[in-house]
Amino acid sequence: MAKPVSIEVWNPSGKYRVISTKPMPGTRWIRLLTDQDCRVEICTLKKTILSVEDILALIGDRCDGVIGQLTEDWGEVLFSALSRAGGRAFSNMAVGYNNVDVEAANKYGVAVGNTPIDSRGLNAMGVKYGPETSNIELFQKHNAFHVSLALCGVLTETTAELAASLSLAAARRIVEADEFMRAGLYEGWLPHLFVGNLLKGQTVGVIGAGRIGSAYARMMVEGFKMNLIYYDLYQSTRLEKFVTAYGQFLKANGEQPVTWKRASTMDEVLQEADVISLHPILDKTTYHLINKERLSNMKKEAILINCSRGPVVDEVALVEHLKANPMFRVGLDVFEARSLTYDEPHMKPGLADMKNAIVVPHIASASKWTREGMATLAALNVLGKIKGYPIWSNPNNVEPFLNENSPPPAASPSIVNAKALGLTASKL
Ligand SMILES: NC(=O)c1ccc[n+]([C@@H]2O[C@H](COP(=O)([O-])OP(=O)(O)OC[C@H]3O[C@@H](n4cnc5c(N)ncnc54)[C@H](O)[C@@H]3O)[C@@H](O)[C@H]2O)c1
Ligand SMILES: O=C(O)[C@H](O)CO
Repeated sequence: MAKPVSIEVWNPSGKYRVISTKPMPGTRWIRLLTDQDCRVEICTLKKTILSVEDILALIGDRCDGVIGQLTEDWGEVLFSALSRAGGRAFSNMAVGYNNVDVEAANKYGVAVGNTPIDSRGLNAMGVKYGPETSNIELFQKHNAFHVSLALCGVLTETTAELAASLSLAAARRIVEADEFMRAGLYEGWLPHLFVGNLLKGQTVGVIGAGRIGSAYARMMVEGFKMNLIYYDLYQSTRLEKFVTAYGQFLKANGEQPVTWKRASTMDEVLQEADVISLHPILDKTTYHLINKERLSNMKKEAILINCSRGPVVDEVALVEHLKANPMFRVGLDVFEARSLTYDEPHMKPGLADMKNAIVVPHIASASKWTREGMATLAALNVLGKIKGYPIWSNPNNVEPFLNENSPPPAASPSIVNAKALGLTASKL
């Protein structure tokens, strides 16, 4: 057993010892584990970011699985310790897993789970949707509002909504105006007071049009009638069809249609877009994707949003750019780290003083439903490996795991190294 660090124990006589390095939202995840003979130990240490040593103490001599957080450095040291303690299951409570050395996990035979949550809503609305169904068909069968809802997921939509909130807040200078009001500086309406940018008819640029980038693009296109330009290594046919169909819908209603363009270079997006939102994964190829030179390619009054990972932007260069271009605005949910792992809460010097920057503490996925769903998926990833269940065949459709009224499928929802470990896919 682990050294007596500060822990809360559920089902003390459970056969499998599962650790959660943090208390997580909701109780369903605990119930799902204890119902399956797990003893759940939750670390309650009053320390925001646990060190490798803290986690080693938690793992102790015997541990079957760990649910960890994106703030932790899961590498060689922790995976070897988990393996020595008999554990073969780990899950991040996050969709991003740049804090995890997957090679090291492979070496010790540890499954690594993450929490991609998508495709909720279609089935609930009775809309039949599959890869063979185009968005145009969906538009024809259902109105735009339904389709837009249907295509968004739990973590995906929550994160995209925060990116959209930051875009609006930056465009309309909401944080500055709020501070002005609270400081008692408002003396009466003035023609020039906090004049910002109108989004309608402008161009939104998305870099990384995966799950979240596409959901954000749809919100901005549909919500504010913006034209879209995107850059991704892969074509996002579904997104393109959505914008085409929405454009047709607007035209049929006598409105200016929206347009889309897939850029062949990232610089094309930077030069053309009025609002640019970053949604790639963080890896060596996306580190400092936005640097001094690229910032200088953007419009002087552009808005840059980052809800992906801090190091995608060179934050030092960003501060310089914000100082030199007062009409350029940013909305940041994430901040740069010293490495590819994790180093928030630090901000680079000068950023906090910039009026043209909106900064929030990594809250993009912070809706109750999403966070409880993430906890459930992380717990089920670990449980599935412990019980020898197969891997869910479609990690982008994990809705059956989230339905509180029925038992979850006997599978791990999303194991990122399933192939490397030779784990079999579920036939469910
Ligand atoms: N701020 C938050 O709280 C929060 C919440 C959820 C996810 N995230 C971050 O968002 C990231 C994206 O999540 P997702 O679910 O949309 O992932 P995803 O895998 O669906 O999408 C990522 C996209 O980025 C593209 N991409 C990769 N390298 C690129 C490059 N060099 N240039 C352009 N595009 C590139 C990929 O092709 C893919 O389409 C996660 O990895 C995570 O780091 C942050
Ligand atoms: O990767 C993730 O899931 C986020 O950064 C936290 O929700």
